[in-house]
Amino acid sequence: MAPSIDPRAPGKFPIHSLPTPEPESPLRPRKPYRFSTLCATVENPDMKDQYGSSSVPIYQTSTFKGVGGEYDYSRSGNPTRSHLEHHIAKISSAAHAFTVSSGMAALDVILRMLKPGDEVIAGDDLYGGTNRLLTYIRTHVGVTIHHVDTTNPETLYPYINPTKTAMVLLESPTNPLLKIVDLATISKDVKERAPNAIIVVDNTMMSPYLQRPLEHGADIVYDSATKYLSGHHDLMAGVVTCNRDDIAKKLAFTINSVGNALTPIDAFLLLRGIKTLALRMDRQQATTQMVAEYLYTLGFQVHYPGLADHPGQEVHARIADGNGAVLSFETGNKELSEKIVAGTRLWGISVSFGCVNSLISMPCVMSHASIDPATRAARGLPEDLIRLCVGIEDPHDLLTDLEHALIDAGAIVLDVAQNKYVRVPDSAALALAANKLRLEAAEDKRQEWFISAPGKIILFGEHAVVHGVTAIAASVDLRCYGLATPRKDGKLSIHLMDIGNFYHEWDVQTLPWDAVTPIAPGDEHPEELDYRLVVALNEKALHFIGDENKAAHGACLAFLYLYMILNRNEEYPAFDFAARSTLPVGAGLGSSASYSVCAATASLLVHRRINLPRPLPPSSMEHIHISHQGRRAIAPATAEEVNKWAFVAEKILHGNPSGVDNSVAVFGGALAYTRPGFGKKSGMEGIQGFKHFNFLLTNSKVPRDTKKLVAGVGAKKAKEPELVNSVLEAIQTISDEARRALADPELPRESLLSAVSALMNENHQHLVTLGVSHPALESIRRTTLAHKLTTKLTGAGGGGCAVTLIPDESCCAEYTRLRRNIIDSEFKDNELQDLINSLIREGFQPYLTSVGGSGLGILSPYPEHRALGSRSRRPTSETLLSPPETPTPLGWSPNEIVDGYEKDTDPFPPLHHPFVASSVAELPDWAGEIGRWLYV
Ligand SMILES: Nc1ncnc2c1ncn2[C@@H]1O[C@H](COP(=O)(O)OP(=O)(O)O)[C@@H](O)[C@H]1O
Ligand SMILES: C[C@@](O)(CCOP(=O)(O)O)CC(=O)O
Repeated sequence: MAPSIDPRAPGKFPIHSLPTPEPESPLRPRKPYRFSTLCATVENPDMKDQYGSSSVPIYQTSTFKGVGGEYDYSRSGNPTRSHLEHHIAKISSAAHAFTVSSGMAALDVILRMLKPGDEVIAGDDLYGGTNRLLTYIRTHVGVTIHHVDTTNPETLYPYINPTKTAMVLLESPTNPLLKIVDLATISKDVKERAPNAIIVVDNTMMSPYLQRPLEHGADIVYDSATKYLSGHHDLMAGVVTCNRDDIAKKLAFTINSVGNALTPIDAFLLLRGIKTLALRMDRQQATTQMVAEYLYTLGFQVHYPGLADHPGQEVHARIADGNGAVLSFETGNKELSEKIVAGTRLWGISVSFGCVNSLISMPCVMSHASIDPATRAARGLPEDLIRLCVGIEDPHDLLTDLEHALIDAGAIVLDVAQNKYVRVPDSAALALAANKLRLEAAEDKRQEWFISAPGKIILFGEHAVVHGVTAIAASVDLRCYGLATPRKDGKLSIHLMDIGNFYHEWDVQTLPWDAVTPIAPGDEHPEELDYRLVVALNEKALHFIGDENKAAHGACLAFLYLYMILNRNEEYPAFDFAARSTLPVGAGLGSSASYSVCAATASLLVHRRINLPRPLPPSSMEHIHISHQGRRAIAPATAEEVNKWAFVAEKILHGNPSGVDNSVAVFGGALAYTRPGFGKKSGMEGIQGFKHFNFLLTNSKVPRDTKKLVAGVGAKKAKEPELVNSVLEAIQTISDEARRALADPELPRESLLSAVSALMNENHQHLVTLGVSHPALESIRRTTLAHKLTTKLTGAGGGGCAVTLIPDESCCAEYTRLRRNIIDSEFKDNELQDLINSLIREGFQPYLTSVGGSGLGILSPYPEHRALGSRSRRPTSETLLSPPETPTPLGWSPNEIVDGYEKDTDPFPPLHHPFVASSVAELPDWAGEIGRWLYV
């Protein structure tokens, strides 16, 4: 299927051509040279070799002597490179060609044409490295990137802005799903709507042999020449071609300025590789067709434009001259795919493609691993996908090797009756496929989401953790609950039941959307908050909240910020977000983090950026490890995504949070947490022993402001660095010591308790030195000391809560009884009861809590997990020492929201009314009974 380029065809005359000799006589006409002739014939009439060498020499020199010559410095120009660029322009229908150090360098040179404020439209099935570079220019250059499904030209229309759209980045077929993009139609459509936009095409998958996008309206084409153009995986190179002189001038300027032009020796190697491009591709492509048909016949889901049922076949045939040598296929099961990949011998496990040797890879764990799992899922990239890049080996050897790997992995077996290999039906794979369909159906139906996340206590390391010291913290059994209920009236509303029953609604369209730089699924939020959006929200959406209501202001700002920045494809889902908590707000138990986690999860769910996998049916259980009877159903990647965004909300509420609170609220349990960015090992590590401690938490009821306290310690550190640094070092030693003691199975319980108690005392003293204690906290310490118990402040201090260690030997059983029952006369002689009574008498509010329980929970959205008829549960018992009741909303009827709910499509009545109407005491039990909760 060798394409022919007629260099003399009207309107197509490339500047760099290899003219076909004039016919000797009209009777013996000459046909224009075909592609493989052009490839093999390196000839530049303007650069004749002085000795007539048949191969282009390597001018391995950095400088050239003399003044005024054609070459002076190899960064700006080198004869070997000139030969190469002339040759590439010739085979690409291009007037100009440039060669640089890699494919990514080629993209970088192109992206440097952008300036702040420009908008770029790019595909959503991109190579991980392209995605990474685009994210960089979004965050560092201020360019907006819209990721869209480019397989349908109409999807681009809403994103084309006549003045702002500066570039459209396309690739066809896409990698690794081999989706076809109509380069010709999109180029034409974009030019009509935004005449100045530059159409850029990544042509690596096809090479100029199979596709020349400049002929279809593209302005710039780039290739990773490391792939097919070189063909031997022995060099890295990038190629950029174009026809427009203005663009060529800019590209040449950048390449010369940054100095990333291809070296002479690599230019030589690439030139040599190109000579065999057509020959290699013909062989590779023919074998690929065989492999694709083989896998297709076995019943795998195969992605290759050469297959009759490929959806883009027609478009592809119009714009390309062949189907290429990359295909991908799905097995339905990631583990099975891993086995197949590991089982091949001839196919090398490697990233990249285009080499004469065949390669096999799993994009999700290799070439596309830099795109995070949630985005991969959102972009429909199957985790089990295997990519095959076919080389020039004997096709039979390749097929035999692949077949062996499929047999060894258990993917195919010999059907004796038919005497041929057939695919093994995999129940887990089938269940997963069915699950995918159900999830898509569930996504279409807008539903209510009920979320909860725990508060925390920090036992060691608060404040110090902000400055890179390890903190030891655990979840508590007091939680924040968030409920997102869809609305049909285009409004977004927030109801903060613990913040004076605050309620407000906004018309979604009137929010300051022009101030948003949307963040594509999977992209990172920039380190700094987007202050343009913060200011716009404060001025246009939150101006009515007075200074006296900081709590509502912070909570609304965090919620709206996430809602707007996470919005995608201009969907603007309308819903009500109601939040309420069994945690005391602002008392140092991480109410802000648990609220942030609920708000972030709600936005991620309604914007469909995270999914909940349906627990598998019992028949497929044996294939998949399920812990906690399926309660642990929220995938780690989903939890990490929530944690990232909850941290953004925490930044809004806290200024400079360490991240420990939101991490505990998402992951639950007990953990040692070290903030990244301080040049030492960071991250989280679970701590088992912590669970077995009993604590009494006492709220001093003195209000304080975490943001101010954290900033205060920061200011002290700047003023008295020696003092504060020595305190930070001492706290690090305390945390290390505590970690060692908690992990030591040999340490007798009594010694452990006294060690923890001594370390708590010490840590408290350091917090006093940092200036974050308060007379009320010292008074709680004195009261508990009278009972020989150790107490330290927990959280930000300045008021808030203190934590008291309760030795288990003496009062474990009683502790349990006390947690279950309201304090009554039965226990009044008991020491713990006495302590509680004294604290209450002094005006404090004690809580008995257990630590180390579940993190983020989401009520299962699947009907089989919902309990019917338990909506109007009456309170059965009063809960010990709950925060005060929240009054029913005034001047607002919850039915306004419920009326907008899509009653006919959901078999369950909305949770909204019982959620806002139940008392805070009955909330946890009610929530627990309405269905199955899925946890991290
Ligand atoms: N249940 C809730 N509803 C709404 N906002 C909340 C809730 N809990 C916490 N917040 C937000 O978090 C702030 C409290 O943060 P902070 O002072 O750090 O307290 P904590 O120590 O409990 O985390 C509140 O002012 C409010 O903005
Ligand atoms: C003081 C600090 O260490 C913990 C804050 O706890 P709280 O806001 O008091 O719950 C701050 C942080 O880690 O971000």
